[in-house]
Amino acid sequence: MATTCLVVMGVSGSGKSTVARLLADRLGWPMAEADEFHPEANIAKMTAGIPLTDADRGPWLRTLRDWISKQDKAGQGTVVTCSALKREYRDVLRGASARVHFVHLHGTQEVIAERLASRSGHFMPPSLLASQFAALEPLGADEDGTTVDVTATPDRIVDRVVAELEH
Ligand SMILES: Nc1ncnc2c1ncn2[C@@H]1O[C@H](COP(=O)(O)OP(=O)(O)OP(=O)(O)O)[C@@H](O)[C@H]1O
Ligand SMILES: O=C(O)[C@H](O)[C@@H](O)[C@H](O)[C@H](O)CO
Repeated sequence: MATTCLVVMGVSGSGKSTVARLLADRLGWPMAEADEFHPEANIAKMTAGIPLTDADRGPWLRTLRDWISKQDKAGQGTVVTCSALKREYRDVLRGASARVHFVHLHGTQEVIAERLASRSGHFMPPSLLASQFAALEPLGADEDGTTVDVTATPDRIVDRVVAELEH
């Protein structure tokens, strides 16, 4: 039987790393940060304040998909952080052998901009936030996923996702 991969998605600063860490600890599953799968060129681009294109994101998403499948083949459920902004990007991840369930951390640009402004030591410049929102396509009703509001505490968000999984 296929394992489950929870992909914690959303724009930069929506809380993906924070929530995914807690979820992975709660479930006892390994976690992967999609940022660690980006080629150097993508990180350099974002650091320079240039948004990634579909072509930049294609190979990155496929590498991540293959990691999810490899874990699944070993019988291992996973938690992954990935912006997964567009449906076509999520389609790539859905190509993994696991059941891929998305958790969209949804918040207004205002709330997330405030969080980015007070975060330090991260390569992603707050100036890219508008381009992240421009690219974002929220989950469709037909997509396997849960949308949660980022104004809840990380613990509450995790409670909600775990409850959803047990359904
Ligand atoms: N639910 C929350 N409530 C309040 N603050 C939060 C919440 N989740 C995350 N934060 C804070 O918001 C900031 C952004 O969170 P985090 O780095 O986890 O986001 P991210 O989506 O992983 O970002 P990126 O995609 O840029 O790596 C951090 O300073 C984090 O501590
Ligand atoms: O698709 C993208 O544009 C990227 O994945 C970005 O979203 C960042 O890598 C991530 O959010 C870290 O700040």
